[in-house]
Amino acid sequence: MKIVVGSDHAGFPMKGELLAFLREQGHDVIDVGSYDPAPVDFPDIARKVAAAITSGQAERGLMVCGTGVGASIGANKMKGIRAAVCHDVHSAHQCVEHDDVNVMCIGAQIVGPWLAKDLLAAYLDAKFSTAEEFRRRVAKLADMDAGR
Ligand SMILES: O=C(CO)[C@H](O)[C@H](O)[C@H](O)COP(=O)(O)O
Repeated sequence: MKIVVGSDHAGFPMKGELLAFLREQGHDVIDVGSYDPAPVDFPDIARKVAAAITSGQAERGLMVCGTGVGASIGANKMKGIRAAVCHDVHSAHQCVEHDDVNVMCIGAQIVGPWLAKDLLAAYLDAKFSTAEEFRRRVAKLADMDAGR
């Protein structure tokens, strides 16, 4: 799968581990930074992650910041993005199956690298359900997105 990955300074070390994990799994990865531990503002990275998805360069996105919270707020400000912080494996797959999430956000100060890899595997393995209620709800989200 084509995956875009971004982090701020707080997520930078974990991003490196997750990039290696994704490549080991055979995914095609776009790294939009940050590229060093210097402080960087998560909204700037969220814009790049979102642009890769909305342009069709990537199918799914991953963002890592300190808590995952800023990353998810930033990504959700961008049209076409449904971002969620996931720190448990159930949410990591259900967010795709029910809500068609296209950017998962992880907090490097909240979870360790092993759980982060399990979250990522669950997220990437999941597919959006064909059930009518989930399609209807995501269509309503798209209407809300189009109307702002
Ligand atoms: O978690 C974050 C935003 O939700 C960020 O990654 C930062 O860790 C947080 O904002 C703290 O900022 P700082 O510049 O690292 O002190």
